[in-house]
Amino acid sequence: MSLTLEAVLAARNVDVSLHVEPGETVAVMGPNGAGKSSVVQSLAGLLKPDSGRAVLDGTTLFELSGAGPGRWLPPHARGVGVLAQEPLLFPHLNVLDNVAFGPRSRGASRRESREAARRWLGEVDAVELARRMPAELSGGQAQRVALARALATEPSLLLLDEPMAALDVNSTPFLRSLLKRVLAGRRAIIVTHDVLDALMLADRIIVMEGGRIVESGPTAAVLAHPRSSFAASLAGLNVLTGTLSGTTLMMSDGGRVAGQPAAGPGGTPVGDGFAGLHTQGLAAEAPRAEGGPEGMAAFPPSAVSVFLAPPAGSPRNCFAVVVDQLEPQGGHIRVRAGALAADVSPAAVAELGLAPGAEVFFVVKAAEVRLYPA
Ligand SMILES: Nc1ncnc2c1ncn2[C@@H]1O[C@H](COP(=O)(O)OP(=O)(O)OP(=O)(O)O)[C@@H](O)[C@H]1O
Repeated sequence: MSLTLEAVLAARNVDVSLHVEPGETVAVMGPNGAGKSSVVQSLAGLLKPDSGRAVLDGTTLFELSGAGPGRWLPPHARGVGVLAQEPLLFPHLNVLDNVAFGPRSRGASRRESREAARRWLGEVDAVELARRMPAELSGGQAQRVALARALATEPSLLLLDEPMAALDVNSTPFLRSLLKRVLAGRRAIIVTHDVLDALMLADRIIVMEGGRIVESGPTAAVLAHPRSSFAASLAGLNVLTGTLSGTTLMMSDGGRVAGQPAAGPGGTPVGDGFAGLHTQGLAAEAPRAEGGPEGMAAFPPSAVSVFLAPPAGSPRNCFAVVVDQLEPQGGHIRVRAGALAADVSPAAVAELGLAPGAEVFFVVKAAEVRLYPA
């Protein structure tokens, strides 16, 4: 019981082979034109590879050799649900009937399919939208309904192709935490440009470059030790995990990190000071503390100052660390210490006498730290 895909699309220079277990969520990342959408569309039945084979839990989705017609299951017969950038709801059906469409076309009665639709709308916190028409929904609401519609077919595989790319920044955190809940224990492939999505939603990351898979592994591990240039470009964001309590993340080692809640379900986003961060990023995973909702604190290395002694009476976050290594990065030096990284000027490195083994303090203001529900 697993998903296997081998596909060659010559005109797009795509040649991939991948495997996804039941219950596993995989994030696919890579630069523009790397072939991420081609992979998803081949699995969805929207794009026919030149050759290859895909098998989902024993069902052959396609088997193409280049010679002869091969086998090709149409999209609706694949047991695959798709959530794209745009919600693509049927404009003439209300929300309930949009979601009921899948079960209905699979043979459920009108009553059964509407009951199922109500249940799935509940899963995405959208029951109150049931009677609205798609034109009466915000972008975020429409995307939640589209997610319910995809789930209502009870797919063996859920494909999400940049599901948050078309949303305004205020709707993104809500959908992200909803996806976190919905994707838990579900087999899914999510294409994303945002490393936070990979960290929060996926068990594993696949990095594509030039139509090939160049790297794959647990997200935090790939980001901590990137081998591809793309993963290296993501590496840098400091991410700590723990449990959330208001504006504080409690880590399992007793440490506390004060920050700004990015948003939660029903919460108020605190603007977009974080935009662009996802193009940096070092992943650092701390064990989780008990109690409270799970969460993450994220901040860029550029927000971290390095001190030889803890700043007295400062309300800022302070981490006692031992420097592992120094790496030149552009015009600054990245100081790595355990799971954390700080970017400082070459002059500061000299002034502080930074070298591997130095015991120093990494300090970051609460205003620079974004807290996310995990
Ligand atoms: N409709 C098309 N016809 C022909 N070639 C295409 C088509 N769409 C994409 N390509 C090419 O196929 C390759 C893979 O594109 P694909 O859209 O799968 O990449 P991607 O990783 O999803 O990119 P992005 O992040 O920009 O969406 C690229 O070289 C692209 O130019």
